[in-house]
Amino acid sequence: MFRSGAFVAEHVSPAIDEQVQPNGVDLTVDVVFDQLEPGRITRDDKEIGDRVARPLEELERKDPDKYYLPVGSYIVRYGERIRIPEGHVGFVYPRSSLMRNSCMLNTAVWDAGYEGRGEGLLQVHHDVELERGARIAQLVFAQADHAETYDGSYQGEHL
Ligand SMILES: O=c1ccn([C@H]2C[C@H](O)[C@@H](COP(=O)(O)OP(=O)(O)OP(=O)(O)O)O2)c(=O)[nH]1
Repeated sequence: MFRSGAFVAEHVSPAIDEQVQPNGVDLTVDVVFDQLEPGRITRDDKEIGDRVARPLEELERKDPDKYYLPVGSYIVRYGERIRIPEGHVGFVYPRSSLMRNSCMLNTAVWDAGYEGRGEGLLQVHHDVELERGARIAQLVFAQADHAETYDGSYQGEHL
C-alpha cells in the first residue's frame, strides 16, 4: 500500500504545505551538476565521476536564482532531507510539469533506513529554465518488507 502525502511529509524536511500532495511530497531542485569524468562500477565497488555545480546565472540573462539548462543530462541534488522509515520503500517520480516540458527525471530505489539529500538524473530534451527551489519531483512511500536497513556509502549524504 502507498502511504498518504501527509505521512510522507513526516519524513521530509522542510516540507511546506505547498509540497504536500495527496499521495506524496514534492521535492525541489537545490543544485544542478555537470558530470566531468567517467565513473566506474566494478563487481565489488563503485566510483562516482567528478562533477561540478552549474552556475546559477549566464552571461546574457543575469538571474542568480535560475538555472538555464540546455539539452543534455545533469545530476540534481534535492533540497530536502529525506528519511525512509522502516517498513517502507521510496520512489521518486518527475513532476508532470517537468515531463510536459520535455524533461525527465530518472531515479532509483530509496531503501528503508536511508537518510540524506539524495540525487536524481535530470534529462533535458528541450532547453528549460528551472528556478532554484522549484518543485521538480514527487516522493512516494510504499509499505515493504525488508531484512535489514540501508547502511551504504550514501547514508547521511549532504545533511
Ligand atoms: O533516485 C535515487 C534513488 C536512491 N537514492 C538514494 C537512496 C538510496 O537508499 C541510496 C542508495 O541507493 P542504491 O542502493 O540504489 O545505490 P547503490 O549504488 O547500490 O549504493 P550502495 O552500494 O550504497 O547500496 O541512494 C537517491 O539519492 N536517488
